[in-house]
Amino acid sequence: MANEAHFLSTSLSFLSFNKAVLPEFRQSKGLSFLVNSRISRSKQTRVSMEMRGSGGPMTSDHSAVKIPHVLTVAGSDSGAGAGIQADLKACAARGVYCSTVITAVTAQNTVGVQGVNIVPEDFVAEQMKSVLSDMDVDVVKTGMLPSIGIVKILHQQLQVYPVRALVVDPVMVSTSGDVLAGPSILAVFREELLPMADIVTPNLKEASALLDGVKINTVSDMRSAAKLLHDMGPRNVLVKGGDLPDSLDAVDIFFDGKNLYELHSSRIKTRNTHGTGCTLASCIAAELAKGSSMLKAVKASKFFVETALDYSKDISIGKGPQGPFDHLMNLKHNSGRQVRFNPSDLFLYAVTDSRMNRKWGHSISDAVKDAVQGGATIVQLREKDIETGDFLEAAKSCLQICRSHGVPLLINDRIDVALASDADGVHIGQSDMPAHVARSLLGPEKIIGVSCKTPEQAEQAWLGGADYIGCGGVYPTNTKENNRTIGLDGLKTVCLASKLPVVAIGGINISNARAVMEIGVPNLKGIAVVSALFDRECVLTETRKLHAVLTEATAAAAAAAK
Ligand SMILES: Cc1ncc(COP(=O)(O)OP(=O)(O)O)c(N)n1
Ligand SMILES: Cc1ncsc1CCOP(=O)(O)O
Ligand SMILES: [Mg+2]
Repeated sequence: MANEAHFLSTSLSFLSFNKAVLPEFRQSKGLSFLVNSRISRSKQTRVSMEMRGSGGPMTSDHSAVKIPHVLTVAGSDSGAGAGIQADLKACAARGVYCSTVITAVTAQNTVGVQGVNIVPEDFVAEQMKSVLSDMDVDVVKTGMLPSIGIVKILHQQLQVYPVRALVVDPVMVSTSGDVLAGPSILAVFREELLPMADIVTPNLKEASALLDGVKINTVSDMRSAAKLLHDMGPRNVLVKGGDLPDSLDAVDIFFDGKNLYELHSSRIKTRNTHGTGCTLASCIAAELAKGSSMLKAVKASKFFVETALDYSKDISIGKGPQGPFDHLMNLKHNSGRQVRFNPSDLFLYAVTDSRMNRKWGHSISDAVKDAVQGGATIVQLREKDIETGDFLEAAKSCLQICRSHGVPLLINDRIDVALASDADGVHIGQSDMPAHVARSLLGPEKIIGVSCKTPEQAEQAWLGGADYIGCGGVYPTNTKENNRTIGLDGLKTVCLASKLPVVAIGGINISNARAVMEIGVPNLKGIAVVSALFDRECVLTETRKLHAVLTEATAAAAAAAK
């Protein structure tokens, strides 16, 4: 407590901060930084004056292309796994420009944090003003905000230079357990920072600290915490469950003030998790800067982190317990392809059918709206008997519905309709054009699914650049004529033969969905259904029921795997 009061009263004093928060830190490092910071500051002032004197302000070029821009206000990590360095890499990986305001310089590696120097508050303000007054910043993301004064500066600057969104990662403790912002910061976080935020992304410890030490040990506790944090003013809350005990998946809770979403991704077994929180928040900021909805930004970011961890799980940097990961894995592993597709979106895959919609008097867009509201995680428009113009109109209106729920929309067979509507991708069959031709037409970012009944077809799909396989018919179906049934064995054979994620299709409904999910292969990610959702009077109710069955089946499978 004495240390805490000391920290408060001397937030500008490097030496006192180091004593209070990081007792093991050597004072001489603080002194050398103080001197350097003054030198660089006077140089900086001279440079700006020279620029002003040599030709006046640059005029803007109206033909110039605007690049989405994130400003990160955070601390530097000398090990470059977290902080400003992670933010720069995350934004680069997501194709977004990133400027930086450095709030503190940490001496840090894979063992832990050896020292912290807070940048003087007036110089934090100066950096912020330099960037915000000149560059067209779309989104501000905050990380380490180590003093009350720095939070207040951020507040003031955002009044003067408003941006489209503020993403707050309420950094308090590093992955190694070192304190990066003391408890004295909590009041200003609650009173000034959270009410400004469009999203706040605490981990379990941070959520607990913001909520006066409330215990968060289960997913149900996370749900309550998300609601309580939302009451403090942020528009959206993402409580990250990475540290949740006894959890096979990485479960996060997203709350937008209306709906609670439980977002699952695979828990990657690796020591290289240092910087995941900074990366996730920067990635959300980058996606928002590109124009995504909040839910879509969160889902894309979670998937990006999961993929980066998976690619980096075996790399070895440093000798400590927690290593950095490779943000730019795309450059090496994916020939520059942006990772857009999240295999967990295949969980409940709704495939429309115009004949069924007509039978029940549903419009395509009403049917799709009910399906996504009921929990469908991806939608395919499979409209075999409508005019091209009507298909395009339907695709555009369904795209709006799906985007507002963060659910991808695919078009069956018709690459032209997918391109014209800017849908998220296509599903193609064995009698359509080959996957590699579709890929060259659609470019690297669109999702491509391919129907496969055999390991050979699955191999072709993989080589052609497909993102997933639709495998079936698993059971006999009336929806698709002359479709050979391959059974659960055929499904398992294709899954085992391929690296791609697989969705099962054909005659699947509430009574057999569990048996499908229980075949026990990790790349079977979900079921695709037509009649079980759309050949029904109430699409919303049927989707909810099927979603509940799938959730139960996956929980049971996870428990059995323990
Ligand atoms: C997810 C999914 N899997 C398989 C199919 C079938 O596609 P295809 O073989 O091209 O047959 P049609 O659907 O076009 O009749 C699918 N549509 N979706
Ligand atoms: C499109 C398709 N492809 C393989 S089976 C099938 C039809 C699935 O429809 P249902 O879910 O009604 O059996
Ligand atoms: Mg087809």
